[in-house]
Amino acid sequence: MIEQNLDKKPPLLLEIKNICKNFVSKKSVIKAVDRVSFAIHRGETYALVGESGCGKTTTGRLILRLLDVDQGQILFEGIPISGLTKRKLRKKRHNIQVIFQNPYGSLNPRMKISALLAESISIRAEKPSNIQAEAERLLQSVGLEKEHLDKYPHEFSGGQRQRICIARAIATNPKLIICDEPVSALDLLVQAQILCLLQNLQKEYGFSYLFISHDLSVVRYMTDRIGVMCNGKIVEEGTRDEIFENPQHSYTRLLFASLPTLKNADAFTTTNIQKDTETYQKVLRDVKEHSSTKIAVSKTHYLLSD
Ligand SMILES: Nc1ncnc2c1ncn2[C@@H]1O[C@H](COP(=O)(O)OP(=O)(O)OP(=O)(O)O)[C@@H](O)[C@H]1O
Repeated sequence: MIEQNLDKKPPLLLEIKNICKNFVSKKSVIKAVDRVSFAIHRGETYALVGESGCGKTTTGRLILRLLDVDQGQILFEGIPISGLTKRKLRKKRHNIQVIFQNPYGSLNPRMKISALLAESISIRAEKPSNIQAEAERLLQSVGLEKEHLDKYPHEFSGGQRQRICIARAIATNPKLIICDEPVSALDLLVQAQILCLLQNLQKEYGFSYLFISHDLSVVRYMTDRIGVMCNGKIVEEGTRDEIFENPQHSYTRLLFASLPTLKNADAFTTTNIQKDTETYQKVLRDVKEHSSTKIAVSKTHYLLSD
């Protein structure tokens, strides 16, 4: 997290400009990401929140270039990554890393932790002289022991596996880490430990996070600024305090209304919107029908389109 000194914002790291992604099947076209724009500064944590299916993960996959945008631009340090060739992209790969929800599925079960970490360390622009020593250092920085290097992923608990995924993500010296529901699969106590770890690592290394979550308690604890997504669009954007203290869009209010323990930032609960309410259906219709629904909560926030 960065200090909220609005006059002295660090430089921009990532700029998303009006990106779109449709999934086309024989029967329908899903507008998964619909003219989405936002920006992330160095050292900042930006959260995309919204219920399941609103387009958060697809946005993350577009930034990682696991998918190509249909329209719009993604700039990383001012360079459009949406147009990079595969070869040029490989050279930049170390800059953006990802931590997924399922820590077991993300680790190759046949590789020892030493090999998993060595593989990521070797992606770095400047490789350390002693990869084994660096792998030990990384493991210790996520709260594991160097003896763990000789084990396989199945020999760890879910929380430990997520720590390994975090070590692997920071192993490349990234500037941005996309955290896609990184604690949803863990129990509450372990969630809190992992979130604390993510915050401490950010303080130490200075990278930015794009934090994707449907869990508002987690988001409140973690982020500087928030974009609220609904039906593929960002309908509201602002600082954490602005969004939590004074939500403007009816969808954001509905999202909050569905979370009774919101006042307690330490209670990491999951949200669930009552989809059958009339209000909910009306809000969704409004978002679908109006192309420019993004609301500027903050006077100083960075609107790149509309
Ligand atoms: N590969 C795909 N093919 C077809 N449709 C897809 C594909 N990936 C995502 N979608 C659809 O795009 C929409 C957005 O999905 P996305 O996974 O980005 O949402 P999300 O907000 O991350 O949801 P969740 O929190 O459940 O992962 C959904 O309607 C989803 O069904």
